[in-house]
Amino acid sequence: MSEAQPCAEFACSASFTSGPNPFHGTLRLTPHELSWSPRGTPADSIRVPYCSIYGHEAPTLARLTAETQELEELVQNSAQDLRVSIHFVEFTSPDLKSTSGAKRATVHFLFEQRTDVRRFLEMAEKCEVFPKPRRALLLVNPCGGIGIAKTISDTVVKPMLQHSGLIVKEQYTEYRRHAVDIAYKVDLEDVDTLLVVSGDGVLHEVINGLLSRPDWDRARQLPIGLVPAGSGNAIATSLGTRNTFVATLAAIRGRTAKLDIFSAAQRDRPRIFSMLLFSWGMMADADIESDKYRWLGGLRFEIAGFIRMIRLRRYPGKVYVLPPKHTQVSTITPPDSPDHTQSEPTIQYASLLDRSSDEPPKPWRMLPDMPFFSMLLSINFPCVSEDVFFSSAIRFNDGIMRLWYSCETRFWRILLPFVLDQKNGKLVERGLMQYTECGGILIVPGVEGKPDDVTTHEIVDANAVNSLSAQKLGIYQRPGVFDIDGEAMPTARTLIEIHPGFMNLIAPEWFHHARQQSVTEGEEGELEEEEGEARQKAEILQQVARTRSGVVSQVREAVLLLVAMAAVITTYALFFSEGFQLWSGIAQRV
Ligand SMILES: Nc1ncnc2c1ncn2[C@@H]1O[C@H](COP(=O)(O)OP(=O)(O)OP(=O)(O)O)[C@@H](O)[C@H]1O
Repeated sequence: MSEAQPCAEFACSASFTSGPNPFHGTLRLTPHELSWSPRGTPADSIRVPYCSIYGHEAPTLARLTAETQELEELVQNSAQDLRVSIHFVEFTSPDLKSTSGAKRATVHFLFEQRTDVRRFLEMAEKCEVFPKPRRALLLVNPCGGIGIAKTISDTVVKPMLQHSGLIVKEQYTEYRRHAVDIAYKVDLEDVDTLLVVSGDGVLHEVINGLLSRPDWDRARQLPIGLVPAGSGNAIATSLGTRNTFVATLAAIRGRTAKLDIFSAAQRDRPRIFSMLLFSWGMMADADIESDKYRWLGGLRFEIAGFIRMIRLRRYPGKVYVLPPKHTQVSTITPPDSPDHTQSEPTIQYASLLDRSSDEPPKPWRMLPDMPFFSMLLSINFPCVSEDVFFSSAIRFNDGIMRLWYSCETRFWRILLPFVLDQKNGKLVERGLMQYTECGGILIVPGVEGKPDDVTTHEIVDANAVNSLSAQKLGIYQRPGVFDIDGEAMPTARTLIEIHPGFMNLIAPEWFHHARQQSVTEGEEGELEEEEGEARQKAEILQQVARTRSGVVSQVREAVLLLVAMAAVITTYALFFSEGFQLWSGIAQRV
């Protein structure tokens, strides 16, 4: 039985099929869930946490409050007016991040009185049981991952959105970077959620489209969500929405979390906005090179990663970092400020991109002098892909950039941690990589003062790098590329700055970090309260899932018992009755 005190109780029957149900019982609305138990039984047999509900069907309040005698008689206690159907996602595993531990379900309640239905709907509205109606733009990339986004959209996302009452417009991406154009042009008056059915790449494009608009300050507030249908799916895996039912549920419930955004700027090139990762070296090359194995789905990263590991390169350059929290939060322009008309989000240290300002001033500092890097990675989510869980310490909304780097080039030293620890979040604990937290990164690729000096801060010329003298120095083979959210970026002097909590990412209502760091001190209390509520919802869902998995295992045990009994009876029949005579006759003859 749920421990929470009921807000309201109703007499009604319940069933998982829409046909008649003879069992009468009591439906209770408690602060976090609705529960139903058969009459005279203290234990709840149906429990549906509100955060798992994505839609319902019920008579309209207008119909229920009909006052004319005629209509009163017409609809009086007709089954249609007494029925409320609730659509929800049923968690069958207490591991809420499990990809297979959730499915769709519908429960039908048949009330005894029309007045009860009306009271129930009014209470449900007060307790925010059902998601609020919104208008969503659904952006589907038919070419993401192994090409199943359209199927996912048609069979899971759209039916669930339709049940939820969300008004949906659907659009397919038709070419590379089409999502940038769509997000750039989307009418913000028309849409209040932008939901992407794709991999992380299309979400990256959406963010770039929204932030390059003249009204970016408004556009950045549009809630953006992701139903995973790509090959990496790092964000969905990190949020625990790898299951498409769960991802769609989260989008329908519409809870958002602040998302840190990163500006990656190079001289004379348009700025790129990123939400997931920036990398250089082995991991960047593997990610970009894996594009040709796209048909392999998530396996493409492992194949390309292995090839790159056994053919390790060295990447020379200098890296400077700004201590965390040094970027001014005021990069978010208040709507009434005169700067509000600026064409894109400001960055503070743009002057560092200038060729003359080679050494950035304090408080910037250079990473320990390394002759070269073998890998460098800054990531904003705990997972790099579905199969690589990097570190549970990573938060996507704490205003901190986390940077891991290494100059290790021994193949086995890199391979071992990736084989042993890529799924357990301990990859960084093996001492393979050094770590620092920062608020900005300046990367100057190339070798200073060497015969083939490529520190011109322009794109590193592959031919120059491959020159004989550079090879004699044993410094590197090729310059590689920068990888920004899975997209290639030329290796040139690059400045990356953080915009803390800049956008609103849809996250499940029960999603919480183990330890929350606030964006600003003022927001601390509010965030703590939010996280506490999310934690409570997660506990309820896990509790209910445990009960369900308990019921499933009881059924399984009962079936096993029946099979065992059948086996015993058959054996008995064979050996101790006619069967026994038959067997012994055969035995005698032999
Ligand atoms: N109709 C299309 N034809 C060709 N490419 C497209 C089309 N629509 C989108 N794209 C491109 O597909 C690329 C990959 O998209 P997406 O991120 O959805 O999948 P993914 O790369 O497999 O997944 P992940 O980013 O999670 O690894 C993006 O660069 C996008 O621009």
